[in-house]
Amino acid sequence: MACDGERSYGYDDYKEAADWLLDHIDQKPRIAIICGSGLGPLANTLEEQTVFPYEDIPHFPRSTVSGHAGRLVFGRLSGKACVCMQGRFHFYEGHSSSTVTFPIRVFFLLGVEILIVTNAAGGLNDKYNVGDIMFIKDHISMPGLAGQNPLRGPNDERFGVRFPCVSDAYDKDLRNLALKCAEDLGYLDFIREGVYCMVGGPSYETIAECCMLKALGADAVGMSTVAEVLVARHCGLRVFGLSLVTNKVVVSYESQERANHEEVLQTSLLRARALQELVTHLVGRMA
Ligand SMILES: O=P(O)(O)O[C@H]1O[C@H](CO)[C@@H](O)[C@H]1O
Ligand SMILES: Nc1nc2[nH]cnc2c(=O)[nH]1
Repeated sequence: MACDGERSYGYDDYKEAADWLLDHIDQKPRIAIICGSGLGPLANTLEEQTVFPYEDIPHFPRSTVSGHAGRLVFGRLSGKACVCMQGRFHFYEGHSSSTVTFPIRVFFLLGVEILIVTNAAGGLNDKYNVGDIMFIKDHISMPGLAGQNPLRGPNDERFGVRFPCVSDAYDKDLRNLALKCAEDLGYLDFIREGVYCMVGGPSYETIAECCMLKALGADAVGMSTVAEVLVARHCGLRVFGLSLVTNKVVVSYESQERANHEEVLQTSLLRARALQELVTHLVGRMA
């Protein structure tokens, strides 16, 4: 697919996609879930599924990354109407920030109120282990700090205000609820709470960059999520985010370890079940 780095969308594009979906589904979802790298199996647990390949939905972008199937799955999780993105979009694929976040505004127009974002990430925090699940309490956006904010450009008040506050981007009540679910499931040994740092990718970090991100206060690093969260908060969605620590970043010049996407997908498989249980319980306990 050609690089669409300059592509932007107007209100009518989001509306057209949302109206097309509303014509094809029985029930409006209140909760949207984005499945990170290798975390797509989460969507398979939905009951009474209706599935749309991205290419069938008007204006919807295409997935190009392995571990991102490229399907929108509607169905029920713990009895609640949900929509799952089995595959997300990244800047490093050549997409504009409008394309990366296109589905979020479509979800908003569908009536979604809560967004659950998941991702695969490299562990920066020394105390983290591969397989840990980090509840995201905050983020650092390296592209955002350099001007690549998805809300850059004319503001459409139908979605939100010009200057949104994001000091509460990750909903504390949802995080506390998720913590209770993790406790009930006996998962507390591998649950963490920390700061996710977004980088542009697609190359993984150099050793010097990892040391810098650690010093800045980041606990995990990845190449997604932040743009989706900013656009979701802009239009008033509540957000719960989690990172699966699929690998530990390399911080020593003596290390023989090398970050690679195969390891990321492998670790996702190992924790797929726990992650599914956690999200299913969380959705079930949402008011
Ligand atoms: O953030 P998700 O989509 O889970 O994927 C993460 O894993 C990939 C790198 O292995 C990158 O896409 C990174 O962002
Ligand atoms: N940038 C980045 N993204 C990841 N996704 C999964 N692991 C990593 C990592 O180590 N670095």
